[in-house]
Amino acid sequence: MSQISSHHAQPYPLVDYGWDEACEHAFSTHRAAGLIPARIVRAERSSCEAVTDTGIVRATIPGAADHGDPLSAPCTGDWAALRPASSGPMPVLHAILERRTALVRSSSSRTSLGQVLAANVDTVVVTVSLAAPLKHGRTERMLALAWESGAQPVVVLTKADACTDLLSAEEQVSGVAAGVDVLVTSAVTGQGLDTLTTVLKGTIVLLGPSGAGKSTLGNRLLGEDRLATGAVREVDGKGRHTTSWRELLPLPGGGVLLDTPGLRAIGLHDAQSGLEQTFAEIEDLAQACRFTDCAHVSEPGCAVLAAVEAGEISQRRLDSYHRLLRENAYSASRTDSRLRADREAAKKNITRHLRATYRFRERGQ
Ligand SMILES: Nc1nc2c(ncn2[C@@H]2O[C@H](COP(=O)(O)OP(=O)(O)OP(=O)(O)O)[C@@H](O)[C@H]2O)c(=O)[nH]1
Ligand SMILES: [Zn+2]
Repeated sequence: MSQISSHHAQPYPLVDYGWDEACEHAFSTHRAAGLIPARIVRAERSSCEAVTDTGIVRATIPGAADHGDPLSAPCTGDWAALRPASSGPMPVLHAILERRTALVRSSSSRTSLGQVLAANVDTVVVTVSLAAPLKHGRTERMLALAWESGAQPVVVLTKADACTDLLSAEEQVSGVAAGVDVLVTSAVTGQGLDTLTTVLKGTIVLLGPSGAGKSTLGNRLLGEDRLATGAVREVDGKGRHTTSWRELLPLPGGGVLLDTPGLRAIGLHDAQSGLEQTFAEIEDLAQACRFTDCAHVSEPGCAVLAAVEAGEISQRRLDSYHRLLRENAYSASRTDSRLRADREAAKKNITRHLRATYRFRERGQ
């Protein structure tokens, strides 16, 4: 999913980017101190791009080198308090408001610290193509990520026009997505798009494998072709145009589409509770296992294995559960233990409704 053009209309009222009463309330002390509200569009190490009521600005991130923990670094979607540029050339990032939700991925780096890819996402759209064989394990992984973030997942089945057995596909996917709306859509016929628009709330992200139809769907939601789809990229041959990437795109009917490059290859990171929610029926059954630490592999008196035996849970589902737990444990074990300990409190806040406000040390204060 990438973007080809960025013809944004001036000015940029922050409400189009999701500013609401709750933000205003959280910002009141900053407002009184003369700070400017902004939403971070993208963040690098020592500066970030942010949208304010008067336009997009670049702001410096003071003390950026001091951040031991990448989870506390500013990221796309964060609400920020900027100190206006008085003496220096650029405004300064003073604080990040408490995050409501955060999509965290395990980074591919050596130390494998988690990285926040998107903050304050309200709805995670898990896209599943109906034009390809269904891969439930992938859907389950994305659902675990979504639940873990604190956002509400929605499954969107794309390319309904290319599917011969819609009912069966819908039933199968609903079977692995308990507690989640499953919508059938087609960008070709327009099926399901109105319903989708009414379901989407606040800041949304589109997750899904390459080719699932995320860009095409995003363009339909935006009402214009701003995201480069597979077809365009083939012609252009050079991949995405990173220079014109806009991570935050207001939707005409309200809401904001958050689209960052990193969401593409997102892996599980400390998503234990997200996995528990995704596989809620297995977690429920586990209560009845003879051993409290039952791994549901070969233990006697295992209620989960009994349910598989009885055909109540598919072997595929249990295998997927085990695989994703392993993936999650692997990512967690690669996280440096000292940093893990250091951030216990902060992590709880970030992934579970988030009480942390990060302040940045400004030079000369
Ligand atoms: N038949 C049909 N094809 C679709 C539909 N939506 C998207 N496509 C096609 O599927 C292909 C992939 O769509 P994209 O929107 O580029 O997929 P993507 O998920 O953004 O892919 P990445 O950018 O690689 O992550 C394109 O050739 C689209 O034209 C649909 O509703 N029906
Ligand atoms: Zn068991």
